[in-house]
Amino acid sequence: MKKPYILINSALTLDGKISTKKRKKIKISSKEDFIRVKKLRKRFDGILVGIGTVLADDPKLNVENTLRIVLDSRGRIPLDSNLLEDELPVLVAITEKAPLSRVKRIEEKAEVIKFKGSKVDLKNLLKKLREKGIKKLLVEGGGTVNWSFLKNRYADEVCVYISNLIFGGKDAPTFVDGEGVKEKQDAIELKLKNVEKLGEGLLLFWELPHPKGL
Ligand SMILES: NC(=O)C1=CN([C@@H]2O[C@H](COP(=O)(O)OP(=O)(O)OC[C@H]3O[C@@H](n4cnc5c(N)ncnc54)[C@H](O)[C@@H]3O)[C@@H](O)[C@H]2O)C=CC1
Ligand SMILES: Nc1nc(O)c(N)c(N[C@@H]2O[C@H](COP(=O)(O)O)[C@@H](O)[C@H]2O)n1
Repeated sequence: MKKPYILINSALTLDGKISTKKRKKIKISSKEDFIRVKKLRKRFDGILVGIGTVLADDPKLNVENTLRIVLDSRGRIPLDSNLLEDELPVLVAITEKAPLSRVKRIEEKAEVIKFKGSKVDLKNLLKKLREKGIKKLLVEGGGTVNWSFLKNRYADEVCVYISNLIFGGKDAPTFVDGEGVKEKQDAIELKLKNVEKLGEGLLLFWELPHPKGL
């Protein structure tokens, strides 16, 4: 079974942050980049975010004919979140760590898929998404989710908007958080495909040389 084609898209400050240490929803993209992202989303069958992003940003990701997917191990998605309040489809991927009472409430508003363990099993999730007809998946973070997709080499391409802002601060989330590699030899090495100037920032397109199948 082939996995969906996966693009990670993110907006970074010049120092690699994707928010400030307050982890609130913040516009890092320029208006030109937001226009680009709006168009980009329409080209994908699914858009995936982590629960950290839902709790911080309360995203809408409201694109017709696109499945919104949330990695939410413990079923923490707020029942009044934008994703659960509109009529567009949402899939919440949970694990056995999610309390049953929560799961039932979420199921009233979204499709729920349950996985074993404490983190959503990406390999199995990607298999299920492909079976559902998701051929192209856009991953929009946050940093923990980006790490999982990169560490496992599931991402095919990466697109980052580098803005003209600097946030600083060791506690501000970065484009890729998670555990990270210990040695340089374990680094995830990408191939630069294109660079564009956009507003006051730069748009960088990268390719992963050997994305992993399922
Ligand atoms: N500037 C930008 O383009 C973006 C910025 N953000 C920012 O990122 C921050 C949120 O990032 P994070 O806290 O890192 O949260 P996140 O959005 O990456 O979600 C991580 C959570 O997802 C759940 N999860 C379940 N299975 C998982 C798996 N297999 N792999 C990874 N995670 C799994 C876990 O509960 C984990 O803690 C917010 O401050 C938000 O504003 C988020 C998206 C885009
Ligand atoms: N491309 C981009 N630029 C930024 O500056 C951002 N803060 C984000 N955030 C991502 O977009 C989601 C919000 O989407 P809606 O506008 O609510 O549809 C947010 O959750 C992040 O995934 N992206």
